[in-house]
Amino acid sequence: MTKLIRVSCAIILDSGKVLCAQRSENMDLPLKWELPGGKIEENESAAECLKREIFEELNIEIQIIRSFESNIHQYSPLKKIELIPFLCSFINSGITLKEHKDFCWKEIVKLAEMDWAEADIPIIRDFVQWYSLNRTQTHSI
Ligand SMILES: Nc1nc2c([nH]c(=O)n2[C@H]2C[C@H](O)[C@@H](COP(=O)(O)OP(=O)(O)OP(=O)(O)O)O2)c(=O)[nH]1
Repeated sequence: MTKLIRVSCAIILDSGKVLCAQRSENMDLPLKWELPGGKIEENESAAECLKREIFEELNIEIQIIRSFESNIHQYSPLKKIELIPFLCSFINSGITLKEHKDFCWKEIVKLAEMDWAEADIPIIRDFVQWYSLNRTQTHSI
């Protein structure tokens, strides 16, 4: 049976824009855009994993605001992931890319234009919808 790989990912919101990261050529899903994060290790919570991965990949510290519904996506017969999103803020500091090819800050209304990894598509769609209903609560982020 295919093992479910659990992956935490961050919707890092700053001034109405979301941090998008591009996978490098030598990664799985080359050049696709993703929400930064990574695989949850044993004895680690999804939130702990996210803080660790974001520091390892981008050299920044994040604050988790809330989680959203996860998405299960089967990429191939042997690869099935559960992507668990968290809305986050960060203390403005320099991002240093350790693994990704590129990053950008994308306005929420333009997020759907990116060439996302397939598992991210429903997560982005749900977040954009949630944001349009809750933007007054998030204006301070
Ligand atoms: N971090 C992250 N991974 C994602 C997203 N969407 C998506 O399909 N994935 C996939 C890509 C990877 O197969 C897996 C996360 O693995 P990872 O980022 O920790 O490590 P990796 O690229 O070295 O993975 P792998 O080559 O060992 O499969 O989840 C996303 O938004 N963020």
